[in-house]
Amino acid sequence: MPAEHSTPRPRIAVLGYGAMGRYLLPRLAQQLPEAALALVLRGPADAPAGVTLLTGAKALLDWQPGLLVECAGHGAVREHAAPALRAGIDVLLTSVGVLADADLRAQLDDSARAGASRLITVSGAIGGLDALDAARGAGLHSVRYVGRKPPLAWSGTPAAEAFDLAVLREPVVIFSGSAGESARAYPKNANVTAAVALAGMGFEQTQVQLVADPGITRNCHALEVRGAFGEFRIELANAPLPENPKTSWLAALSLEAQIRGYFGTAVS
Ligand SMILES: NC(=O)C1=CN([C@@H]2O[C@H](COP(=O)(O)OP(=O)(O)OC[C@H]3O[C@@H](n4cnc5c(N)ncnc54)[C@H](OP(=O)(O)O)[C@@H]3O)[C@@H](O)[C@H]2O)C=CC1
Ligand SMILES: O=C([O-])CC(=O)C(=O)O
Repeated sequence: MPAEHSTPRPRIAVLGYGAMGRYLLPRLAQQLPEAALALVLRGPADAPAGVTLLTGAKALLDWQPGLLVECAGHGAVREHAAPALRAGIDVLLTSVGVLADADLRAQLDDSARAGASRLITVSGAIGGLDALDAARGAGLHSVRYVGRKPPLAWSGTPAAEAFDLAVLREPVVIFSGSAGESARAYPKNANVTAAVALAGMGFEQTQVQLVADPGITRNCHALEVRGAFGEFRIELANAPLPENPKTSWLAALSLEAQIRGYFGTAVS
């Protein structure tokens, strides 16, 4: 009689329990009921029922997840991604902007090679990256991204030092420059610029403009691409997550969709 093979239970650790983590965890529990779920936090806290609480890097590595889902920010990526990859854990990155640091990118590539693991980035709050990636095969002439958010979504950023965001009456351009500069200067608001850079012309040649706009309530993203293939323009007007106006709901949905794809599960 042939030996019985049972599929091992997927083990997923979610790093960060802010706006995205709080949205994501119950959805994962619902959509992947067979998975063991853990939450990586910086300090002791109450974990949701059925979720293992892991505090710090050692606890994460000891728990041995197959997949680490990061939704915690650039600092958390710097702390956890390389050791996880080196330990053979695939890492799904939301804070893509941290990859504007070329040294870190190289370190993560090396770690993934050493651990035979994968670093996966989400499209997050933007779309059209598949078309951008395809178009670059024939050569790109220009990639321009414009991100507009309501003024208070830029609180705690360099824009808040330059402008009194609470009293803005007209849209103001708070940043013009490269994707690399924007991803470094706006780590909680411009991760999409890094995703665009990685799919297209890279961090230095991708042009970025960021706008604080008192006339909108959504996080708006526009991408204009020109190349030998022709040209396209895509625009999104994303509802923010209630717990964090900087973050689009679509970014959390993108993470969820990517996890479904990773495990080959259907939407439920
Ligand atoms: N690719 C994309 O399109 C987008 C990417 N993002 C990225 O996703 C990140 C998360 O977004 P969001 O959930 O809205 O942010 P929040 O600020 O709401 O939540 C982040 C959470 O992560 C926690 N955290 C920070 N560092 C660590 C760490 N080292 N270990 C464990 N937990 C940590 C924070 O804790 P504490 O509050 O104690 O600091 C906070 O609870 C953003 O910072 C941004 O980098 C966001 C939007 C779109
Ligand atoms: O969620 C968004 O609209 C975009 C965002 O914050 C980011 O790219 O970091």
